[in-house]
Amino acid sequence: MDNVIGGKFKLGRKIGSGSFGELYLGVNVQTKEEVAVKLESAKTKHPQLHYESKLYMLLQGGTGIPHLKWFGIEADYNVMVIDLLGPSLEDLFNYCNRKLSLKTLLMLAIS
Ligand SMILES: Nc1ncnc2c1ncn2[C@@H]1O[C@H](COP(=O)(O)OP(=O)(O)OP(=O)(O)O)[C@@H](O)[C@H]1O
Repeated sequence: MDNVIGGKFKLGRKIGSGSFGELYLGVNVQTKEEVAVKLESAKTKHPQLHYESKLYMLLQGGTGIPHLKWFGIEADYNVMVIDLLGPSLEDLFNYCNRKLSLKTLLMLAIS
């Protein structure tokens, strides 16, 4: 695939994968802003990414909801570009050797 998606987002390294798509780091070549790029094969029998992007549109403005920046088809992929979020709770848990202090645990429970 062309490494610049939608004429604007340069594809970087892989950062995750879900049940139907792969997540990549991306960068807006004009503003240098980092983004998350989700790719789904356009040949999949049961496409889901377009529905996910529609949900993001409906939820725009909600707390913790990433902003939908672009959706389209590039080469053989359905592509969704959204805000890059920080590490997941699972990532942070691994970072702490899968042990949390009582204080951290209570802070998480409160939040
Ligand atoms: N906007 C984002 N910013 C940074 N990392 C992300 C972002 N979205 C997803 N990720 C990473 O990519 C992984 C896969 O995300 P994805 O949304 O495809 O699947 P999931 O929510 O983990 O599972 P499922 O596909 O079953 O819903 C996540 O666990 C997370 O680590």
